[in-house]
Order: sequence, then C-alpha cells, then structure tokens
Amino acid sequence: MNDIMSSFRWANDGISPISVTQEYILPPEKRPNLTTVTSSQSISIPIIDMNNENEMTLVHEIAKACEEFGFFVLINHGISQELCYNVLDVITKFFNLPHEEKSQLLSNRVMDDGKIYRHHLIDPLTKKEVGMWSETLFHTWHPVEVGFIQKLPQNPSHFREVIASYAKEIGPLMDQLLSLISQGFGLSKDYLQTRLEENPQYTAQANYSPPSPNPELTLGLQPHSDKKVLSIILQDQGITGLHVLKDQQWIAIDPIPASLFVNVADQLQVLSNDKYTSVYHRVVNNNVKERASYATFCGLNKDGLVSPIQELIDLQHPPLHPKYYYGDFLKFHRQKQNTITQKLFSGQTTTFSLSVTKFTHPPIFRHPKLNFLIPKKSKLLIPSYHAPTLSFPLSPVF
Ligand SMILES: O=C(O)CCC(=O)C(=O)O
Ligand SMILES: [Fe+2]
Repeated sequence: MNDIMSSFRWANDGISPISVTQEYILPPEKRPNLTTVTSSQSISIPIIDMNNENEMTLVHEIAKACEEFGFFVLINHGISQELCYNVLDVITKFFNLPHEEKSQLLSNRVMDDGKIYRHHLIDPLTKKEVGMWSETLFHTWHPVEVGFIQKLPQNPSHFREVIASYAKEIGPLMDQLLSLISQGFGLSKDYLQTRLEENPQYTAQANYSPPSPNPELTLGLQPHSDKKVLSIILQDQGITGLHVLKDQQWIAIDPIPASLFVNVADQLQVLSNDKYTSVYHRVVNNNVKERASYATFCGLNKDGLVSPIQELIDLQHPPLHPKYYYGDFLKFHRQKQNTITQKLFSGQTTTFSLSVTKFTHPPIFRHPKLNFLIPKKSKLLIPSYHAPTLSFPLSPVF
C-alpha cells in the first residue's frame, strides 16, 4: 500500500504522505454520495455476446442498448484475457514509477500525446481547481504510421509493445461495432466508418487511481460524457469504479470478467439526432485497492463536420443539432464557459452541480459564431439540474 501511495505523491507535494488535502476535496454538491448508488447486478444492463452468429440479432441488441442505455457490456469480444490483463498491468506499473520519472511526463494539456495529465473541476463557489484523485495518460492509438508508439512511455519496458498489440485488436472490434451501429440506423455497413475516415481521430486514455483515503470526498473522474463517437473501456476486473447515470440514478458497473464496456459518445448522439444518448459516467475511488482502466475512443477530428445523419431526418424527426466543425466546438469548449452560462441563466432558477463543460453536452450552438447555447433535453442532465424554461431567441443555423 505504501508504495502505491508514494507513487501518487507527485500529485501532492511529493514529500508528505498522501492524504486527501484540500486540493482534492470536492465541494459537497460534487461528492459522489456513494450510499445512493445502485449496483449493476440489481438491474438488467445490456450485455452483448459477440459470439452470436446472427448479425441482425447483434444489430438489434446494440441499437436497443444504445437507445435505452447509451452503453452496453461486451462479452466474447475476441480480445484475449491475457492481453487485457497485460494492458492494465503495464498501465499500473507505469503510474507506479517513481515520482521523479513521472514528473518529466507531466502536462498541463489534456490532449498531449504520451503525457500525464490530472483532470480537475472548478469549484463554482471558490473558483478554485479541485483535482481528480487519478492520473491519466493520453495518446493516439491509430494509425501506426503517425508514429504514436514512439510517443508512448518506454518504462515499463514492454509498455509500447503491449499497447500496440491491444491497438491492433481494438481497431477491428471498433470497426465491427461501427458497422453494427450503422446497420441499426438502417444504413450500409460501412456508413460510419466511411464518415469517420474523412477526418478520423483515434485517441486513448489510460486512467489510474491509487486508493483514496476518503472515497466520499474524492472522485477518480468527474461526471462527463465522452466527446467522440464511441468509447471502449477496459476496466480493472478487481474493483468497481465506473458509474453511469441512468434515469437520474448512478449505477455502478461491476466488472464482468473478460468484458469490455462500450458507450455512446457525444458525436454519435448528434449523428443519431438524439436517438442515442451519450451517457454520463464518472469514476469513483475506493480505499482498498488501486484501479486502472484503459479507454479507447474513435471519432471525428477537428476538421470533421458533425451533424445528424441525413437519412435519419424527416418531418417527424427534424434535426435537433446544427452542423458544426468539431474543432469549433473544441475552441468553444475551452473558453471561459462560466461567463457564458451565467449570462444565459441569469435570473433563471437553476442549480448547476455539473461543471459548465458538461452543460454543453453535446454541443448545441449557432455555427459559426458559437455565441449561443441551448440547454439539452432534461433526460441528459444530472439529477440536481433543472432545465430552465428558455425560449430560444434564435433557432440554430442549419
Ligand atoms: O475508468 C473508467 O472506467 C472510465 C474511464 C473514462 O470514462 C474515460 O477515460 O473517459
Ligand atoms: Fe469517459
């Protein structure tokens, strides 16, 4: 335990024993409230068995899961258990490197290839950053030609090799899922792949949390939705940490042996014209065991044009999102969003317990000025958020 603890010191002052110092203590309304969480074993969450020979059955099961839950658990996905174990093992070993070695790789930017980043949220009251009780390593995982492997850590020695092997396996699985989802929309098998191929981005995030001395006060990752099209998460088999929000209730996704967790992300919600929901999720800590996970994402890059799929639009289903360049969203996303939100909601009775970046989930705004936000449908919002009744002064530009 002590070794694990000391490995996390960089995120503190590097000297004193790890403890939940002020910089990690969440404001009361952002705390995980673990006693109110439901276990995934007590409700029926969608489990998709990829061994099913009948492709149309898979198409329907996945479409139903994306529509009703925004996520599903994948079993018999074809990636060996040994490889999955090795991925989490090298990640754990990497994050357990001595403070001095890891501190060389620290970055202030989330999307810095091969660098460690510590996520945080802003306390709305004090405006101070509160660090997540975790460290993350971000990198590109495809294609090999972009040389992503060279940017990965060299310690532990087989880190690059293991991640490269996993990337090789996850690529075809991602393609297969995109194909099944395309068919679920009634489109050709290659619809989504073709659309992504124009401006693709394949990124990954390795996550690591040491045990937290007080899991009620900290979070591994704050509630968020993923920004791309699809995410596949390999989570630690030993410990539950991933929670998803369903019907305003947090559900703990207890890891099923040899499974992968797949979730709809923002771009897919927009593409589906809100047929599918980009699911909110978070990672909680525990005080017993360290936890690692590895998330791989696919989606459109900054030059990609995101918009509802034309074939899903008709009189009964008008487009719910404007077309926008993902890069414009990112620029907007990084602005001082507090100001924008306050302007929009001044005089409205609303409680924001989400950080404002979540509020833009998925982005709805006028393009290209990016100066107007519309709140999302209430089903997407977390429990303490009450959507204000806003009349849209401007309709989105299409
Ligand atoms: O650690 C997990 O299970 C989830 C990770 C996650 O949500 C992410 O990396 O975006
Ligand atoms: Fe995520």
